[in-house]
Amino acid sequence: MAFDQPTPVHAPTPQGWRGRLNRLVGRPAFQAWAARFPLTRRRTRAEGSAIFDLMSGFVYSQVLFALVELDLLIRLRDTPLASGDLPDLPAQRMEALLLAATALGLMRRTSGEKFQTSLRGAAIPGVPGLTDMIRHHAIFYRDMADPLAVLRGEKDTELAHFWPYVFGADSGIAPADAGRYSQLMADSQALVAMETLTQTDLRGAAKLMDIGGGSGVFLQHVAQQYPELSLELMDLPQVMDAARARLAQHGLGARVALHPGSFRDDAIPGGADAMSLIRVLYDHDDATVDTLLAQVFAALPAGGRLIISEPMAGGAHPNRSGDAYFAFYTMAMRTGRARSQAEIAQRLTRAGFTGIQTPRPARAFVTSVVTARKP
Ligand SMILES: CC(C)=CCC/C(C)=C/CC/C(C)=C/C=C/C(C)=C/C=C/C=C(C)/C=C/C=C(C)/C=C/C=C(C)/C=C/CC(C)(C)O
Ligand SMILES: C[S@@+](CC[C@H](N)C(=O)[O-])C[C@H]1O[C@@H](n2cnc3c(N)ncnc32)[C@H](O)[C@@H]1O
Repeated sequence: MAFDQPTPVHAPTPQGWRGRLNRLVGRPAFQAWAARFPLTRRRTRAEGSAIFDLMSGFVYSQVLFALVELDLLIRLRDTPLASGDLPDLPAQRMEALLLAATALGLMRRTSGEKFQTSLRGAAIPGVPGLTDMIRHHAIFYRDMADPLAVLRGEKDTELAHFWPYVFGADSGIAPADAGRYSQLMADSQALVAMETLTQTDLRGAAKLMDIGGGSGVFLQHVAQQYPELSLELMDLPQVMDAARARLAQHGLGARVALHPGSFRDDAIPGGADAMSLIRVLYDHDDATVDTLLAQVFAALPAGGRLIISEPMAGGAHPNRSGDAYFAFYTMAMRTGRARSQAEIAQRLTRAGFTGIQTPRPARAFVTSVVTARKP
């Protein structure tokens, strides 16, 4: 299957100096020359190494996956151990895993032939939700085993089943499934909330409605930073139990009003002068996004504000997290799309919003933000 590739189509003559240069660097003889010539040697080595990393990235990811599955980042955090001290695998195989992890900067080797988690490795379990995200990549990984099928949209992807809620309020999700999704979403929300709140300003707002607010983690963070703000959460009825439980557990049961409902079928309740859509738009197709933005516009009073925060594509400057990871992730989910700040700004303008701001993301792999006002 993988080997019967279509024959590449070459233009009879390359277009412009770029085309000529591309042809040149694609010639083995030029590569051999450039690897020796003093002025091109360094760049040639760097390109070779970058190409090797792209080619082997899936192996690196799986080394990280094995470390997380065996909990080695934590087990080797405080005290160095030798591979023979870790009975999970035959000593030689454990040594191989730990050497690979060392090569990837996740472990360090001590003088006594032992291994200890590196600073980078030690940070990973401390990033909220990251180890569970890495574990759930087993699903995404199986989908990505056939990237062309994902691109053609012809694969019944596993991710589409893992996040079944996106198919709408009438999809009959079992509460257990809704709970499983809510926990992973909630764990991974902490960084997004922190990043969003550093890039936005809710001073002067009286009431915030978080649409698609999940179990309320974003509102928990908002509540701390804005003690005077009234808070409301709208999400599908299936998610309400998880939201009620979390908010009560954090003493916010009375402060946050819950609105069960679907923004596909129900009107967004009015009364809030600020609304947020955190990691919501990228789950949905363009038509749903446009209808949702129009609904939000209608529900806000004049001067009301909207905050949108989610991982975004780079637009004119494609980035790895948005244009590679999240673009393929949402493609495998088969319902939405990672959009750029510029595209979201355009859709907001079409919906009637003004004062649109697209602050430069500090950590695009966590989230990017777009804010707007109703005139
Ligand atoms: C004091 C001395 C001597 C040294 C100290 C040196 C020092 C300061 C070292 C730094 C160590 C440190 C503190 C590191 C911190 C690192 C952090 C905070 C890293 C954070 C990384 C976050 C990552 C990689 C986040 C990834 C998020 C992902 C993959 C999210 C995926 C979300 C998905 C798939 C959501 C899907 C939802 C859906 C369904 C599409 O809607
Ligand atoms: C990716 S989650 C994000 C949750 C939360 N905002 C966060 O960032 O952790 C998307 C949320 O949108 C909600 N959602 C999906 N379709 C919806 C709909 N039609 N009406 C209301 N909420 C919906 C989901 O239930 C889910 O909680």
